[in-house]
Amino acid sequence: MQTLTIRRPDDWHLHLRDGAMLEAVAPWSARQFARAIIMPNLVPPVTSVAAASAYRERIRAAAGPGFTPLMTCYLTDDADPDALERGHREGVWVAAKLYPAGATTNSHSGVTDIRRIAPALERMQAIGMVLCVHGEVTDPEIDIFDREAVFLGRVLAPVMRDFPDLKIVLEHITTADSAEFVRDAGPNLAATITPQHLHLNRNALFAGGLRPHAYCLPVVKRERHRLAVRAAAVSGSPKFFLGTDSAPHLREAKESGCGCAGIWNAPHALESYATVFDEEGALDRFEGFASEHGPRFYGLPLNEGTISLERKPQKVPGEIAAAGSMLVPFHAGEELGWTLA
Ligand SMILES: NC(=O)N[C@@H](CC(=O)O)C(=O)O
Ligand SMILES: [Zn+2]
Ligand SMILES: [Zn+2]
Repeated sequence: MQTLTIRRPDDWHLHLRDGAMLEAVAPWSARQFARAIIMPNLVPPVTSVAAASAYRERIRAAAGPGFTPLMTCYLTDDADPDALERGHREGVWVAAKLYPAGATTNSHSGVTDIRRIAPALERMQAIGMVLCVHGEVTDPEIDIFDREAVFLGRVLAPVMRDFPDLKIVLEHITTADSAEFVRDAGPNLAATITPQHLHLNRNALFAGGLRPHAYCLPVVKRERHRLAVRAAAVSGSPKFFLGTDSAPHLREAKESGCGCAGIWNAPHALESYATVFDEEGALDRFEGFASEHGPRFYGLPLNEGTISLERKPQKVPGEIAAAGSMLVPFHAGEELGWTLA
């Protein structure tokens, strides 16, 4: 197969930031994806309906026509069920996002104890609003490579038991444990998968030296986990779909004594995923993963129109100018076998 044409895809987990960074990064997503679930971990976080609508307008302006931002509410300990319901009914909020406090970038205002947001979860279950989850415990006693696996039993399973009709997306899964957990759960649990967790194992963090551009959260895991996540992505199961977790941080913030977590994969996201499906002999399942499973889970219509990829090598630039500085894209300096037509 030399050309791969699929229904226009969506990105079910995307960080666009704000201001000059938003202006620089949004067009990269808009050229590939029709819609994206927009992460609310700005500073300050997007917790109100008014802030979310205003942010949505800024995104529309930066991305241009033909791109629909799907907004999420950043859950805090005092999340208000009535405000959630109002934002959802008004069509502003498609989902709400659970960041365990301290788990990742800009999560300090997140939830300190899942029991505190029981009223919010109850309401979301009642109105059919999706819960997106950064699935890692923050307990410093737990090894960072185990935080996702421990989250499944400590937090996710109890939430699913207490709110059996709540639709949950376990985002950016990185482990065999999560792939199995999601596969074996009922239809209300799904997962997104990033390109980096399909391409990298934890050796990438230390390949010839410390590699800040391979650092994101949840941190990349052992090879056996990468293989399990790959198998889930290409399995054809409707429970697994595309979510890039593209998370831009300027070069100097990544290459630092305390480098930020996040990989900016937006420029070549689709080509990066296509490479994986090609390697796995699963190009026939790519459209489901990229364009069908996500909208079906969220109860949204499939996109009209198509996008094509060609089997044509391209070199990924080492850096791209943004917001008065530079961003280093995922796969910087490498060759990818597929190119957006
Ligand atoms: N994935 C990351 O490493 N970073 C994300 C936050 C997140 O999705 O956890 C970011 O906002 O930079
Ligand atoms: Zn996250
Ligand atoms: Zn993210």
